Amino acid sequence: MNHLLAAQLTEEAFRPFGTVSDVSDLTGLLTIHAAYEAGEPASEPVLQLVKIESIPQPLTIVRLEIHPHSAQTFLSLDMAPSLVVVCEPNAAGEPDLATARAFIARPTQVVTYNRGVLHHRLTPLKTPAVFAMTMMHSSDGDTVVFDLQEPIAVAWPD
Ligand SMILES: NC(=O)N[C@@H](O)C(=O)O
Ligand code: NI
Repeated sequence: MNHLLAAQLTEEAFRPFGTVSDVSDLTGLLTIHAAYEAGEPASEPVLQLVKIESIPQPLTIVRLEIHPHSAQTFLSLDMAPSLVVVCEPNAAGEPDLATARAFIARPTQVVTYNRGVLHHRLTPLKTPAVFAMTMMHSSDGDTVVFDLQEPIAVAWPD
């Protein structure tokens, strides 16, 4: 079993994987240009509301996913923090677990995964929780899932 200790999410640390827009220090308007970065097959803007009733404890990561054609953004609607797990691909395009990183996103942090970034599905740390998700939908398969050869146990500081 691999182990990961989650760190507080920062714009800088997440930059290789996407963008973090913190509304706690927002003044006026912020346009998240990266939110709809998409390739040819992704042509339909989607805004989904998703309610997650509970997450399994202890938290173990057994699969990661990518959206090959579109960036993906999550916005907490009821002040739930969430776990963000990302990693780089190896030469074969599969998760390189040596590069896996775990972060805790504050509810005021809007997280946008760049197109094609390996990530764990939305994982609130307080449930039930409601999030908005937006991306460009493509009818020829938005999501490629990778089952991990070895699960990752994730912990976070109290
Ligand atoms: N709603 C949805 O598709 N979610 C996943 O892609 C995810 O990253 O949670
Ligand atoms: Ni996703």
